[in-house]
Amino acid sequence: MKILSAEQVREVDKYTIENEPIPSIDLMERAAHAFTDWLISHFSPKSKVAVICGTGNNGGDGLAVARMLLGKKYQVDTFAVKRSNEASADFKINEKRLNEIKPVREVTTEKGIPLLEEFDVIIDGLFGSGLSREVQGLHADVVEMINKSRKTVVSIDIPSGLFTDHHTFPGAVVEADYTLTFQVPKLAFFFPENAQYVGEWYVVDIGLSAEAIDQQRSHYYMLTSEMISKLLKPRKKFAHKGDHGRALIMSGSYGKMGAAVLCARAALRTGIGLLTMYIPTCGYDIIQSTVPEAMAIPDEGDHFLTSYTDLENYDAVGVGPGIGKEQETVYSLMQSIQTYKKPMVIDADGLNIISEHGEMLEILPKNTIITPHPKEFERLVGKWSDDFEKLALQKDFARKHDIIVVLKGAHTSVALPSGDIFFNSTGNPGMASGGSGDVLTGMITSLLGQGYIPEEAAKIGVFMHGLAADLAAEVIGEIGMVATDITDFIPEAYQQFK
Ligand SMILES: NC(=O)C1=CN([C@@H]2O[C@H](COP(=O)(O)OP(=O)(O)OC[C@H]3O[C@@H](n4cnc5c(N)ncnc54)[C@H](OP(=O)(O)O)[C@@H]3O)[C@@H](O)[C@H]2O)[C@H](O)CC1
Ligand SMILES: [K+]
Repeated sequence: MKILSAEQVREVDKYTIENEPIPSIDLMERAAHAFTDWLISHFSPKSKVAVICGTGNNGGDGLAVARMLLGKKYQVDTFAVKRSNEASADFKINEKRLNEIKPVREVTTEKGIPLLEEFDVIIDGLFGSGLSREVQGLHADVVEMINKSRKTVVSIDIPSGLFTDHHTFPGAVVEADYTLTFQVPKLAFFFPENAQYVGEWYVVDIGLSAEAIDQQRSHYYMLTSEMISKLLKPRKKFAHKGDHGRALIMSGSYGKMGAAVLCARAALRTGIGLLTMYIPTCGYDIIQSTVPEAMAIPDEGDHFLTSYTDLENYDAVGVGPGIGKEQETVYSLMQSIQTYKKPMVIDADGLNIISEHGEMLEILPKNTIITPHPKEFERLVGKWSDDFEKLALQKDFARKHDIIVVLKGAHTSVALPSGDIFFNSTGNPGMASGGSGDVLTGMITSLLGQGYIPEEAAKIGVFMHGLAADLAAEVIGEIGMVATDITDFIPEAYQQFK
């Protein structure tokens, strides 16, 4: 699913109005209906609802929503924050329509700001995609009242005060519990720095022209199950283990063999035909007894990797989880990068080593997939001041080194050398514990070994990893979830695509 900027949404909006064709007031009605439908399925008609409107089209949506909720017998009070008589044409039409049913209360001074304590739900229609500057004065006071109210806040399209296409400095921004955004996701929603404003967010379809969306050029996408299902290859009836690839994973050190075990199990659960684990001697018995499906080649080093093995016969090589940063391990990594000519998967200490030995970046096989978490990424590229800058760094790094950068986080993002970025839509906070990254490395290596091209392996791996965790959370919740649970639910994640 494409992610579009505010400007692009305006163009798609215009195209839809002209070509469907549909009068803009009817398009607003459609948006308001989609929003109201969600609302009535989540809040009972006993809820007391305050709708807070600006005087642009976001406010117009708010007025239409208020009218629709009144029609469904909700108790609704509507407030329009006005600093002048200027308002959009569709706002004015909806104001007239609503006034005929229940008058809109005007807020023109600070004193006129309503007490929100008496309401259960607050609908935020102050500003949407037309926000052009920081929110100040009366509007800022209203935002502060909304945030102080501690009531359930649902934002229309975008939390008021949040810029979707560049960094928003802390200030007057609505902190929504839910944001229902129209037609396409907005870039700012994917960043940790905006989580407190956006809350849980959903995309609602308001029937904007699919053709117009197709025509918009965007580097940003959200991974959806539709996209993943198109990538997955079914298994052939007469397939044998040799058809599903051979992968080798270099992983583990003394005290960190768990990383290797998790990685191995995840690779197997993701469907690799034959898996070999290259591990230090101390990990030999551990791997052989905990992952009997995998073969094991012990390195000469007892506690950590010191060398490498013949990599040529493997369809995919993953390296990094739990390997540590000993000098001999640096050599081991360097040698494998130099000898293996196909794309690799590099994670964790593999990346920490690379950040201390920049020369390795220059020799990474093209389309190698690296999977840093933010701290590892910082070691590679330096600090950033906000999440938009982080995204730019990720994009540049992928382009410059011709690699795929999978930056882990609440919406893990996959940056391709082409400049395209795919944000994940699966996953939950239960994954924020030791070992989930090792699982991802195993999964992506497995997919690469099965013949998926690196871009596909990264996208499928990231999506399935989050989906497995979501399925695990449904059964055991988020708090007690551990990395092994994610691995155990990988088969169920695949079942969703049967
Ligand atoms: N295609 C769709 O998705 C549809 C979206 N709809 C809804 O429309 C809004 C966008 O409406 P728009 O009128 O363009 O913009 P806003 O409602 O956000 O507000 C614009 C007005 O607010 C003024 N403004 C902007 N920033 C500030 C500020 N910081 N303080 C005070 N006033 C501000 C702005 O003034 P300018 O000086 O910048 O011109 C405008 O007067 C979208 O989000 C959806 O909710 C449609 O209803 C359906 C189709
Ligand atoms: K809003």
